[in-house]
Amino acid sequence: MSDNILKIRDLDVFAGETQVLRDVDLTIHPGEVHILLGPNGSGKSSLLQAIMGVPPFRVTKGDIRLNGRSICDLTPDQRAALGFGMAYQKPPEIDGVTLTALAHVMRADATFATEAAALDMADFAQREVNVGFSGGEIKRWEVLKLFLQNPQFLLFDEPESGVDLEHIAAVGAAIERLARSRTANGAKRAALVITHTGFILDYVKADTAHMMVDGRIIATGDPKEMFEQVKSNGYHAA
Ligand SMILES: Nc1ncnc2c1ncn2[C@@H]1O[C@H](COP(=O)(O)OP(=O)(O)OP(=O)(O)O)[C@@H](O)[C@H]1O
Repeated sequence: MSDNILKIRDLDVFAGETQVLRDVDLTIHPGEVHILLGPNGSGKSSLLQAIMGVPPFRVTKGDIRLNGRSICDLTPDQRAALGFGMAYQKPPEIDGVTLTALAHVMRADATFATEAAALDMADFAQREVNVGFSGGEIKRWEVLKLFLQNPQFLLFDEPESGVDLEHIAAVGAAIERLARSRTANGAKRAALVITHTGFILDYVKADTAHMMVDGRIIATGDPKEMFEQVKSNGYHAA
């Protein structure tokens, strides 16, 4: 039995002919929330999509393990079935499928009612998934969707960007609540959250932050200290 949920070892990833990640090592234990920060184009979203197995990202070296099991040979839906869930930056629209219909097929009607209220999305119940949603509404729905999906390992790609100040509190509180809760099987969850601003840290008690530059993790440390360091020194290892 593995004592970590996610273990990434010596990972190289390519998007087409472009190398986007180099020698990435990352270990996350049950109950932990980790933050990923770094400049534009440094590889943060690529890492999350490589974990989910989304094309065109290809692992060419190293390994990604969930609860000790290598997942590099699995499709995104197989990874989702195993326990990964991601709140995407740019999810697709699903014409003809309402939020309540989706919640119903996911057997999560009661969770939908509670969490839609918490994320101020009750009025969206009969809207089609992501159709005509504003940037901030997409972010709130992506977090709500994870409550319905109930994954053990949570990936959030800039969950607060484009969200107004009032709703950042709701999104942050929802992420904290979900990450600290247990799965339907009673297992502890864990999360990896990309943030540029660190606003989310006012609501999410993150354990560790990682700084990514040019596709490598160059520093790991306390989240709030790392943001202060970036503000004064830029994206450099201390
Ligand atoms: N499909 C792709 N084909 C080629 N290059 C890609 C592809 N997707 C991403 N890249 C490149 O990989 C690098 C990392 O991109 P990524 O989106 O992971 O950065 P990021 O750190 O999430 O940036 P941001 O903070 O701007 O969201 C960038 O140089 C980007 O242009």
